[in-house]
Amino acid sequence: MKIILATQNKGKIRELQDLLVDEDIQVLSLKDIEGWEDVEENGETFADNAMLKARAAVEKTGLIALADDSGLEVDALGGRPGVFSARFAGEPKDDERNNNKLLQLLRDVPEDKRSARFRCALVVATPDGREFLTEGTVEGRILRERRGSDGFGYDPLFYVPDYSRTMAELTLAVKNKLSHRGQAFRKVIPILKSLKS
Ligand SMILES: O=c1[nH]c(=O)c2ncn([C@@H]3O[C@H](COP(=O)(O)OP(=O)(O)OP(=O)(O)O)[C@@H](O)[C@H]3O)c2[nH]1
Ligand SMILES: [Mg+2]
Repeated sequence: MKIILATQNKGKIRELQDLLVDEDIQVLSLKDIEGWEDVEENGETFADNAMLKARAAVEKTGLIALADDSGLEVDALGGRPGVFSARFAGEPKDDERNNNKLLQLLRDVPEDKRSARFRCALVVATPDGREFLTEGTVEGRILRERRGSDGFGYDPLFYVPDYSRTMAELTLAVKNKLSHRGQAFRKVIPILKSLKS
């Protein structure tokens, strides 16, 4: 079986490839596809955007596609940046500037009001028109300075109380165990298995 990961984000590709490593599935990503043009992510929810990306990848490749749309919801910001997480500080998307903007906006927000969560929607779409959605979330809080160098995006600022570490201080394996993406992904496995048979 061969699937296409409908993402260009290297951090996501690394995590999803690691999660798929024990499955008997050949994995391509959009980085392997010539002439891929990013779809406009104009959906209102993570699920909508994941669906748009999955469908576009199926149409382009004719393969079963797995798309991820994900982001950070900060309670003190009324759930922002949400679906705008990648481009929080404008175009072109840039993790460093996004983190600076987040720190700036939360400058006067006290510790007990810095709660946040990562949310992930995964969509599996098939060439014969079937679509499956799974979701995952992980709770944490936003620190005042970066810690750690693994991961991507907001990971250095996202502290996970259960592990007393930021996401960027966790190994790939541990991040995948607890993360929003890891949780959503584990629900995808039985779906992929059912498509094989
Ligand atoms: O610290 C983080 N750890 C994570 O585990 C994580 N997952 C998502 N995010 C943030 O949310 C955006 C997704 O936006 P997004 O789903 O549109 O992806 P993207 O534009 O980067 O790539 P693509 O999949 O669309 O090609 C990303 O850029 C990040 O800012 C994360 N940040
Ligand atoms: Mg995107």
